[in-house]
Amino acid sequence: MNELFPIFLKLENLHTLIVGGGYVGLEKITAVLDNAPYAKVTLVAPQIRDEIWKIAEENPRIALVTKPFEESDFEEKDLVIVATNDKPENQRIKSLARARHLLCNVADTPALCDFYLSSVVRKGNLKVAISTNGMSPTMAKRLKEVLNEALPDNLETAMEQLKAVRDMLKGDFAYKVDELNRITSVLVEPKPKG
Ligand SMILES: C[C@@]1(CC(=O)O)c2cc3[nH]c(cc4nc(cc5[nH]c(cc(n2)[C@H]1CCC(=O)O)[C@@](C)(CC(=O)O)[C@@H]5CCC(=O)O)C(CC(=O)O)=C4CCC(=O)O)c(CCC(=O)O)c3CC(=O)O
Ligand SMILES: NC(=O)C1=CN([C@@H]2O[C@H](COP(=O)(O)OP(=O)(O)OC[C@H]3O[C@@H](n4cnc5c(N)ncnc54)[C@H](O)[C@@H]3O)[C@@H](O)[C@H]2O)C=CC1
Repeated sequence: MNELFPIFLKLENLHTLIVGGGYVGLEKITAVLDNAPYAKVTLVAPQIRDEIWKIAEENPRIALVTKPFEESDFEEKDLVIVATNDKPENQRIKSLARARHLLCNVADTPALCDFYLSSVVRKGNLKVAISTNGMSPTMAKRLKEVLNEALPDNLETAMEQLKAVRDMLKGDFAYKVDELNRITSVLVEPKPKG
């Protein structure tokens, strides 16, 4: 069973530390910025890939620091993603993060992660996050492609209209819930046979 609790973070309000600037560091900073373009990120590593420098050049919220991780890098950070190629060091960084109650992802060791990154389906304001409980990131990636095809493109219009109704509805909470359920019931009604 997948016992992970999904949440959607406003990374522009938080400061994320990424440790490691190789392929995985690039993958993680890309995942962060694709979803949260205004995220504030500091990336620390002795070697940082050119693609990451390029990203940082175009984005003033991204700071790159060319040096090995030090505990002081945790200062004023809310979230940590560890992606060095040094497993014992990843483990040490995770222990230090735990001691500070910082939420930490260790890309190469699911057992050390407080959270996983997910595969993400996006349609305008709609976002669907997929996790396989760490079983198969490739399966998550494929399911994203399947859902992306399956979800209709006009969902955005439907959402905008529902928001307008939601903003317009007067009455108590129970009344609003009933009305919104009634209007959207067509989405879950069984399809007519034939
Ligand atoms: C546990 C987790 C922790 C975390 O990273 O947060 C984790 C761990 C590991 N990933 C590994 C490998 C790969 N990861 C990907 C891709 C993605 N990995 C992502 C998430 C997660 N990966 C978390 C669980 C998510 C869940 O619950 O399902 C995605 C969804 C999100 C993202 O990273 O942004 C993103 C797809 C985004 C998209 O495109 O939609 C690919 C495929 C590819 O790149 O094409 C491969 C190679 C093929 C394969 O192995 O499947 C390895 C082995 C490393 C090695 O062998 O050295 C480990 C470590 C281990 O499992 O031990
Ligand atoms: N979760 C995932 O999606 C995946 C995880 N991995 C694992 O992630 C790890 C990293 O892989 P790559 O990025 O390909 O390696 P890489 O060799 O491209 O990059 C390693 C990075 O770590 C940095 N680094 C090393 N020691 C450091 C320290 N003390 N402080 C800060 N930075 C330090 C290096 O300067 C470099 O930027 C590997 O162990 C790999 O097995 C690999 C593929 C996918």
